Amino acid sequence: MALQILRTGDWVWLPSKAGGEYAVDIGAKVKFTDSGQIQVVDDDGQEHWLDKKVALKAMHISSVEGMEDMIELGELHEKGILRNLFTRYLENNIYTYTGSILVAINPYQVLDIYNMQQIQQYKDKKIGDLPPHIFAIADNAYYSMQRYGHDHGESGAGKTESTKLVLQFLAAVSGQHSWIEQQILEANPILEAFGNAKTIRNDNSSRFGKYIDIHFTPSGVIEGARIEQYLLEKSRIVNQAHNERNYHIFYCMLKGLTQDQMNQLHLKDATGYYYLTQGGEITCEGRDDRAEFSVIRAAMKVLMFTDDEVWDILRILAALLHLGNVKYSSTEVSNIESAEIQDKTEIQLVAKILGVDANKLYQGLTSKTIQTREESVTASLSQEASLDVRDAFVKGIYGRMFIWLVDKINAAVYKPSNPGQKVRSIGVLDIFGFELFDNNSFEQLCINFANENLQQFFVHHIFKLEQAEYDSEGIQWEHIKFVDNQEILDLIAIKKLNIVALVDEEAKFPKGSDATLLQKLHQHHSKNRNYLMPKSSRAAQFGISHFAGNVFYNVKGFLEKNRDTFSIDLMELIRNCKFPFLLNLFKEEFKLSGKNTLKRNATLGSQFKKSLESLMATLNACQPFFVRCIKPNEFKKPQIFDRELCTRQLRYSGMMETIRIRKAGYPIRHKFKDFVDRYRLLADGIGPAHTVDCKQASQKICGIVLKGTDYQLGKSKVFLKDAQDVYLEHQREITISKKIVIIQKMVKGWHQRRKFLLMKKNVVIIQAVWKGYAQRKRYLAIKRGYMRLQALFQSRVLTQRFVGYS
Ligand SMILES: Nc1ncnc2c1ncn2[C@@H]1O[C@H](COP(=O)(O)OP(=O)(O)OP(=O)(O)O)[C@@H](O)[C@H]1O
Repeated sequence: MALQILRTGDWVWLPSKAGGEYAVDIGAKVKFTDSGQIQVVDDDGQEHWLDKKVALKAMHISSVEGMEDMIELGELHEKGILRNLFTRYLENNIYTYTGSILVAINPYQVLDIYNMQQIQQYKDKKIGDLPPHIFAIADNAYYSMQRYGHDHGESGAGKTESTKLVLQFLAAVSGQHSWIEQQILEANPILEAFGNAKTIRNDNSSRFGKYIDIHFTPSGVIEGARIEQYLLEKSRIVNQAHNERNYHIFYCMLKGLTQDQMNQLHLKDATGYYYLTQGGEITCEGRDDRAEFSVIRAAMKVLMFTDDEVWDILRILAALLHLGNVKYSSTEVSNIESAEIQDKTEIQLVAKILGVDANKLYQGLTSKTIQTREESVTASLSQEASLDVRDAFVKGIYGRMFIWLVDKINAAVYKPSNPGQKVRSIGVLDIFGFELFDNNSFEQLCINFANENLQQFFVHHIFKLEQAEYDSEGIQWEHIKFVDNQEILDLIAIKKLNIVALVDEEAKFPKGSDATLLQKLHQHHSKNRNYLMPKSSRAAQFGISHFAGNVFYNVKGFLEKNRDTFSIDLMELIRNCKFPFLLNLFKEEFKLSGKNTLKRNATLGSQFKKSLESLMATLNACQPFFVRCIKPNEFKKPQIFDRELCTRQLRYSGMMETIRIRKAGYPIRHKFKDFVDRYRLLADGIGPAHTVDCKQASQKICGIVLKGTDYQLGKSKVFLKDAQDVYLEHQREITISKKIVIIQKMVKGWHQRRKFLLMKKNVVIIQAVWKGYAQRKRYLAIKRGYMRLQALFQSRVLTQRFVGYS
């Protein structure tokens, strides 16, 4: 964009003063230009005085007005996108398209845009017919089926809410109000109770990923669904950060059970449990745990949970809470640091509730059997190690129960189709976004690995869309290059000795340790440009240069987390328990294991990798639609737009990828008519667009102005590179300036001539009057002279005559 002379009312881009990684230019309006300085007011309402000589970039008209689809922005860059989202957000337009992506900004207020009337309005409409909306995406998916939506974003951005809205829309438009629809909708309260928790960033944060596949009959009626879950955050069950809570279900249960049930399970108020109070919060503002418990119970009924099953779940939850209250003390046995539990009340309770032997439970929680080839040795554990064993036990049970719950829900809602029958389905993926914390561990590696996969899928998809546009326009695109993140995926999980494989290998090795793992990682990958060595050689870290930024992972606990198992002694305890429900949770493991020895199960890393592969295969067979959820502020408040927070999310979202891919090809496209209207003045003899053949005219303009450069003409559009667009705009401005000079010249000439002619006319009048006046004056003088002469003459004549007579 060429620099302009600024006038009051113009819009410009003001370079950010904040500095830093996420600082982006802000929009501003020129207020005064009268003095040597100009005053501008930026989008945040801040006034700035600037020297008139400061070169400010003028804002494109599309950025001033805002666009529903940001791909149409004249300036497709970060600041343009950010401003567009900002101005729309202030008007409560929380949805905006960027090509095929729907950007949704969490409004943090209830907007009246999801009612039945809106559903009806969006039903059967094309995208773009109505303002951007999550219902437009859901409708599009419904009418073209075999598509899926993908909610993506960071915690609290609104992924889960978006997922629920899509489900709500689909249930409404398939229009049957059937039992199965209700069952699918009721799966949510259960999953949320066991898999959501209050975090600092979100009062109802999903701590697991999910993919819901909804199946339809050929006539479009919902006939079933299948839910897949990914990577529940298990550490939360035993540990909560400040101001956070454990999973909702614990608090709901303690509020909602009858006194009699509480007595049977020996339960008390939530304040009495270590596992529920570490965050210092047992209530969550705006949530009624007692009422929620009724909702959960009702949902369980709808999903065919028997009363016995519900009771068994409660038993397990109670046992876990009691386990958390087991108090260890440190002691020494044969000069070895050991742990003992003095008050055995909790042990007795847990043993009773879980139907296990109390002594064996005690043993299992304080000692460990190590099996060597020849014999098995029991060693006592230190207090710290005992706590780890207990917590691993609790996490193991809860994690398996969560999987059981999802299986149970699927048993109710999943109706396998007849072989050979094509399944029509819409899948909705609600999955964790890219994570970068102060301390990143194995979970973050898995999550970021998932995001790398999704990013690649996204990039390929966008690229495919671009190719489709080029193909339909008959444009040559072979030479367009783009780089995806394959190298990073290779490093994490594909190439030989990749990170996941090394973590697995070390986890399976009985003497494996986090330290040797780190050594091996450094040894094999230090030369890989996507592998980052820690800044300090003593740090137990390694880094990965992810598509969204560099992340350093702390290897401490990697192996334990990857093994995802607990001690053989406690596993044996469960194998011998008299609680069928608990036994059933572990049936897969026991099925795999031999008579008495436990066969090693797949590690968490390899399980996750496998489920991710299957997810990617499913996604690749679908026509995707992306919903990018953005969190506007950390305060969970409406109408606050934190520019840096949003910029960071935009960068991580892959949305910039759309722009990057566009830029790799021909980012600027003009319809022939628009092109002619805008640039016809660059070539002589081209009339207005409606009077000429626009394709030919476009060709002529390009031939003259862009001769020898890389542009292409498609079937309906001109395809240009950025530089050509800048050049065309520049030429247009120069030509306009020249024409303006000509017009100015003509106008000035005409004006001066008119002035001259008028003056001339007036001068003639003045001259005529003056001349008349002068002549008249002269005439009168002459006349008077002659009169005097006459008189004189006559007097002479008369005198002579008188003298002659006399
Ligand atoms: N469209 C919306 N309208 C009104 N409020 C919303 C909307 N979307 C999200 N919210 C609010 O934001 C909160 C957080 O949203 P949500 O739980 O969907 O985030 P999330 O991205 O799934 O986060 P997490 O990854 O932590 O699960 C919701 O509890 C709700 O209060």
